Amino acid sequence: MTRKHQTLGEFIIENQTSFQYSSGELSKLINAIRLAAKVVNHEVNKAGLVDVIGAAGDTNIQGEDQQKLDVFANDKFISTLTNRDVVCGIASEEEDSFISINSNDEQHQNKYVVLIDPLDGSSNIDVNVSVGTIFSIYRRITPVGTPVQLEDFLQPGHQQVAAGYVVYGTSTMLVYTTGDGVNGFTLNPALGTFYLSHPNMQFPEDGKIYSVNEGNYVHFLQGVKDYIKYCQQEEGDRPYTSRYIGSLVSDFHRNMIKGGIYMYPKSSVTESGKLRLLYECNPMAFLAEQANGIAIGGKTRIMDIQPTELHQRVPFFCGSKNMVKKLQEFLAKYQ
Ligand SMILES: O=P(O)(O)OC[C@H]1O[C@](O)(COP(=O)(O)O)[C@@H](O)[C@@H]1O
Ligand SMILES: [Mg+2]
Ligand SMILES: [Mg+2]
Repeated sequence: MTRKHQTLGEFIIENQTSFQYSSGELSKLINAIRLAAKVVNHEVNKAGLVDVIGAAGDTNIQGEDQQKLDVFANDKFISTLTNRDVVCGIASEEEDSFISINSNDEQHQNKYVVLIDPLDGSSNIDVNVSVGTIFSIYRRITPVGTPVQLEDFLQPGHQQVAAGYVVYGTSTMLVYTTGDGVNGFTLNPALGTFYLSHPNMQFPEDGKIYSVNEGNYVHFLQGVKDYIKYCQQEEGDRPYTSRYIGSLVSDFHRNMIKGGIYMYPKSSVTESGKLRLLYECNPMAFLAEQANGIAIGGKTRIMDIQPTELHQRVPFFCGSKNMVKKLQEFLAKYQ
């Protein structure tokens, strides 16, 4: 049951029973994510004042320079989830391999693994543009009480039991689904409490916003180029508006509220696109579908892709139903 402005804590408890595996374990896990998000939010908000601006000096397994806030957020989410004893394994965009949490200890009967992009939109940290955190939750498929295995993390997106993101923007919001619609909670910084502000979020079926890094246009496949040209044509309700923040979470959030399409295609320079299937595309796809949107990798529904590696990248197209369908028409011409 949703009541506007109920707290996240009340919402979690009141909706626990609508979750098919409800044992309270997932509620504890979402609460732990809420706690870590508040700690990271605190650091993000004072990014200019404290030493979390700039590169941390290391390169992650993606070959990217880790930002100090990437490392801070990664440590905070991993330590909070571990200390709260709510997961049996964690995989992070910032970690080479997955982390097993007490999973081979009979005492620890935790059933969930979490996959996380601790800080999304890293290129925007130093320039005070909104960034986020993305999380994806699965039930383990290997027996409880035994060490988690890679296969526990390489599950197709449609196996997710929950997914969500935190956007650290003009306000801080936690938006998530457990497969029963999408709800958004806004943090009241004075009270340190998240309140239900956006119940039952839905992508408008049509939109007028397209989000893509047009700087890569020359490298895109012809179908994508044609669709971008279609968005820019003077006809009917077009041209659409081009909006690209460069933080997936923020671009997705805006498009979900206003109607739009986000695209990170593969190109002659990024053979399989840039975004990570497990930490970015699957959770956003689960949210999109729960909010009446569509998420594809080209021909394939994102959540039907069988993952093969922890850090694999895929092309990603996501947003308002009729806009993604129109894009599919253009892509189909060249398939
Ligand atoms: O600068 P580009 O190539 O357009 O990429 C921007 C995209 O890369 C990302 O920053 C990748 O995420 P990370 O910041 O977590 O690495 C997305 O948030 C964003 O949509
Ligand atoms: Mg990211
Ligand atoms: Mg990241």
